Amino acid sequence: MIYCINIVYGATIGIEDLCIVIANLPFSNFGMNSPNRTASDLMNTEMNRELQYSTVEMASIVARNVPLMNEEQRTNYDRFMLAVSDRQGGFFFLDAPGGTGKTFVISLILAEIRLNIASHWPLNHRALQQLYWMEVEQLIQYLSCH
Ligand SMILES: Nc1ncnc2c1ncn2[C@@H]1O[C@H](COP(=O)(O)OP(=O)(O)OP(=O)(O)O)[C@@H](O)[C@H]1O
Repeated sequence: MIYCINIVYGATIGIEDLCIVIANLPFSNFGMNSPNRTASDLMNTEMNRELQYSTVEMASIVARNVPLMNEEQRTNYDRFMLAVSDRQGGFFFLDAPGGTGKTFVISLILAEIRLNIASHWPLNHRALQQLYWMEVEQLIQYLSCH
């Protein structure tokens, strides 16, 4: 019987993890009972999800594409990276005509930040916030362009 309960518990956690990946929210936000686990366990799931990228790939994206940036892209990229490295924070809105390289620059910034985070493992909370911040920025850009 204990064996069965463990299977159900494990399956529920697995399904809730999928739910978090898809909707970024636990079961409780959809009127279902969340499996009994602590907030820090949930946070670990989030962290693991954010770490599902290859640092080798990130390094090669940065090495290959940073030298390709034009002057304007480079200026914005440097300004953004300075705000991150100096921990100034702030809001950045990248607004330019279609096809001028907004996604190109944002993807590079994200790759660079992910690389920095990987080099500072174990992951600290601040680094994770920066990563979420980037995801929000990408979302804003996506919403403003589609
Ligand atoms: N400096 C660059 N060097 C080489 N390729 C670039 C550069 N900037 C942009 N590109 C390429 O130009 C194309 C268009 O760029 P991108 O998709 O980033 O533009 P965008 O502004 O996000 O476009 P949209 O607003 O339509 O989504 C992409 O193939 C991208 O890889």
